[in-house]
Amino acid sequence: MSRSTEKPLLRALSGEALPTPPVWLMRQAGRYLPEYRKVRAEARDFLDLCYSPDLATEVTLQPIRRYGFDASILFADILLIPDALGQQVRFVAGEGPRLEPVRDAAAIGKLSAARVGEHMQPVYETVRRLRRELPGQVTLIGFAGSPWTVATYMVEGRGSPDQKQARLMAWTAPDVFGVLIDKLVAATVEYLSGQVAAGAEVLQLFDSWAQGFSPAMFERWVIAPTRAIVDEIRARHPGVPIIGFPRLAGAQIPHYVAATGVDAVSLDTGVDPAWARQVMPESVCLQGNLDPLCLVAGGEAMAAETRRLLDGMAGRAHVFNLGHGIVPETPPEHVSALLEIVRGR
Ligand SMILES: Cc1c2[nH]c(c1CCC(=O)O)Cc1[nH]c(c(CCC(=O)O)c1C)Cc1[nH]c(c(CCC(=O)O)c1C)Cc1[nH]c(c(C)c1CCC(=O)O)C2
Repeated sequence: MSRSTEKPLLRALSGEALPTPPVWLMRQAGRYLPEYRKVRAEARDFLDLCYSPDLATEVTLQPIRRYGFDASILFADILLIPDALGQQVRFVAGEGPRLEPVRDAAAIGKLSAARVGEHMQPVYETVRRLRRELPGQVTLIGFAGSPWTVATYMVEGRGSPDQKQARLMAWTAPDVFGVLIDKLVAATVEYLSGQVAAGAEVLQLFDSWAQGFSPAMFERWVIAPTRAIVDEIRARHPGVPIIGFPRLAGAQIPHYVAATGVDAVSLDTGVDPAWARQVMPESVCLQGNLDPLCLVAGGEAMAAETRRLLDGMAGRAHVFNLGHGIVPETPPEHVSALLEIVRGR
């Protein structure tokens, strides 16, 4: 296929600067959409929604129908992996995820990556259906959480502002914590590989809590596991682009990119595009990074900030996105307005 007929997202990820950047938004399927809330109310709980090919396909397609994004991200969650490993995972309405915490060698020893492929069959079925149903120019993105971020939820038992239990375990029992990380690397490779085999064209690794590490700890718990996943996926599926999202990693982002070998990096809102351009090679596509709350605000504030971001990224490979996921209070019409600004110049 000649380059110009390739899908816009794939062109940008291969390092091409497009006059209009491809655009999708993290959490583009979700509670801000009335049609999502309707399907969500039909499902017994959030995990059921993720494991139902009918419902998960439907909610993945909703934002594509409504807005015509350039990419579609599989509807699932980073916490399906702990579930597949045998940890108890629940989503409590209005409170978020609750897991039976794993805090010692015995609990971690019971987790097994052996059943991941079998466990994820319904998710792979969703991926196959999406590839059949998505419009031709829309790229399908598969994803997983990075081992560190998933481990923080597994050790804490829930989301936490400082990931204290996981950080403490990494200091006090690094060998035990290392066993958990190794199991997560194996499970994540298997899971992502299954998504690609089913039709995912691009992969994104979410490392939502990649902040606050000393260089040595960053190397061991963020870089090394991420590189192991990237290397193995490249060996199994050459040519599938990988986007890394080391959220809040700040000055460590360029090293993350160079050392893990990701094709693109998703930037959180605090990263200055001018700095990112200076410190990362042109060949690395930059994704991001509008403030999700600016999208809630809308109007002139959003228009001005969006133009500033587009100007800041002009002339280099860029995928327009937010700096983190869409929040539930986002007015759906602000997303249409955003797309008009991004595409209308
Ligand atoms: C940390 C994390 C999780 N999940 C995810 C991350 C990494 C990105 C980030 O930092 O936000 C990733 C994720 N979660 C979801 C997707 C689907 C695809 C998409 O982006 O549209 C993706 C890519 C659906 C979801 N995952 C969740 C929802 C809302 C649940 C509901 O509908 O009741 C959705 C649409 C639930 C979830 N899942 C998670 C939490 C902490 C919560 C509760 C908080 C919240 O509700 O926003 C774990």
